Amino acid sequence: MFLRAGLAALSPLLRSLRPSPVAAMSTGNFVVSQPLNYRGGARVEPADASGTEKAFEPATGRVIATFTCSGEKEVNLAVQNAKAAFKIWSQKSGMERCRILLEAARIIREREDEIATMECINNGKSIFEARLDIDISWQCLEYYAGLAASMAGEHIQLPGGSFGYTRREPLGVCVGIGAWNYPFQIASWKSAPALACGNAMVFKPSPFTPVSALLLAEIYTEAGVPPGLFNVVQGGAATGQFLCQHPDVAKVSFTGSVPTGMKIMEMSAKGIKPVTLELGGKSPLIIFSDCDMNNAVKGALMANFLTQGQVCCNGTRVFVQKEILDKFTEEVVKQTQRIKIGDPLLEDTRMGPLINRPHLERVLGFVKVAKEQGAKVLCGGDIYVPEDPKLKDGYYMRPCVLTNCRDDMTCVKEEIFGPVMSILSFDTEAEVLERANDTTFGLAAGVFTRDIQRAHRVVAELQAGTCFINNYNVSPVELPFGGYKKSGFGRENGRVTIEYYSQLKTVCVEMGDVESAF
Ligand SMILES: NC(=O)C1=CN([C@@H]2O[C@H](COP(=O)(O)OP(=O)(O)OC[C@H]3O[C@@H](n4cnc5c(N)ncnc54)[C@H](O)[C@@H]3O)[C@@H](O)[C@H]2O)C=CC1
Ligand SMILES: C[N+](C)(C)CCCC(=O)O
Repeated sequence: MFLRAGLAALSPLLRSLRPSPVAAMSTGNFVVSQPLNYRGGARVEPADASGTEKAFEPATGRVIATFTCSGEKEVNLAVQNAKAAFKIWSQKSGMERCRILLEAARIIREREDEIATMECINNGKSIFEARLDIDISWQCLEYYAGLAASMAGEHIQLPGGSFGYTRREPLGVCVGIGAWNYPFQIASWKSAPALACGNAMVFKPSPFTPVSALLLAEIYTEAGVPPGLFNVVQGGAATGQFLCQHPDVAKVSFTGSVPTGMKIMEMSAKGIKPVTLELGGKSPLIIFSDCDMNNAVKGALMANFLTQGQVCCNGTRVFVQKEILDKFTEEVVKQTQRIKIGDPLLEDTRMGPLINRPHLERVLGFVKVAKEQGAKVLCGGDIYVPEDPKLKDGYYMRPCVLTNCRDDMTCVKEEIFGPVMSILSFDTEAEVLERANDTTFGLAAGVFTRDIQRAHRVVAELQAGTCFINNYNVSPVELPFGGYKKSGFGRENGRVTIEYYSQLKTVCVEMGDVESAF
């Protein structure tokens, strides 16, 4: 007892003597040496392969990891481990799960700098933003820890003293498949509600960003989940397909593009598996002339330039009422030009590199087509080469504001997934609503106005799953997030997500005799 108390007192000191993992990580020197799969509570090399992939540091263009994509055998092993852990975890009470998830949230907070640094190195977003992402991640775990403890069914009285009740039960082994823009946050948004409901998970990150999900896996283990409850397999489409087609997988939650979402839905249909699809978008942001101009300009930047514009819910079609078009545009351009681009690990950087070279070229290609179709580039839209020589092979571009846009232009119709804002002008509320809704996507939308009746009237008409009034791209974990139309279905965050990771069992109890029809 004494010894334990003595060691506990010493542990902060021991920790301070250990070299900080963050100090060893800086732009240009980080490499991954440990295995990137996680199974049965430990990092492992996959049992078989379906090819190899390289992960890059977008800031420098350096390879930071070469890894094996998991084959069918490895996917089977991960699912088997998850099944074994599910048996233990699903028997625990909500309070027991709550305590472990709270402990995991605490460890994420404690290791926030290290996780954010790794996210920044592998994804390219600024350290300032990466820390916000990690904050949202531990908040998500805390939120679902709370809900785990209060999950319950209903009791229903029936005639003659008979009664029924419902039990909210987990689904089993859930699969999470993630995109590369919010690697740690996506893994948290999927695993926290899944685990809170009593499920196990096999998670596959995007092959572009394989690194940070491993930290989450280690943290869950340290917090006390049974080994195998949260596993990570690496790979691309082939590995993803093994997961979706696995007969012991009960549900798939996917974040990514519309074409992949369609394939996931087809595969899940064959197994009658429920799916959550968080897909792309081309969201409208409507700025009325009675807005608070300062906030509207800040909102437009938030709606377009977080994570180098690689955000599914970005408000990339900025509709501005004619009376304030010039003033608004001038201010947006001024503030966009002030965005500090460069080494994402520097404290004052606000925009890092895009995810990889082909994606950078794709985004620049959209700007080129926009010009050909008659749009005017007011700023940016070209390659940026930072002064620091170690960044010369990174994937940087200057954030771009386009004007003279029309609704039929490619830059206004298609998801660019880069720092490109298209400004459009409008006259009336009815007109802008029709134009805002004229898209196959429906992920998000925003409106800036001081008129509260108008604000609520407009959002009621907008065909989007997540609407913002007088702000954009904030994400409190208490609020459900997800799309309408081709942006997907199902929700992440908020109380409702419990329904997407659990099933309802009805129990009918007879207190009298059986009245047989025979
Ligand atoms: N609604 C949302 O919450 C979000 C949506 N996105 C959307 O994702 C897209 C960008 O992300 P990407 O990673 O490029 O998307 P993607 O669809 O290419 O890949 C997403 C994930 O699916 C996996 N995958 C690819 N083919 C598969 C298949 N046949 N079976 C199973 N898994 C497969 C990939 O390896 C990756 O892990 C954009 O369209 C963006 O709008 C991105 C982030 C958030
Ligand atoms: C956190 N937020 C709202 C900026 C983006 C979340 C959706 C995504 O993963 O793109």
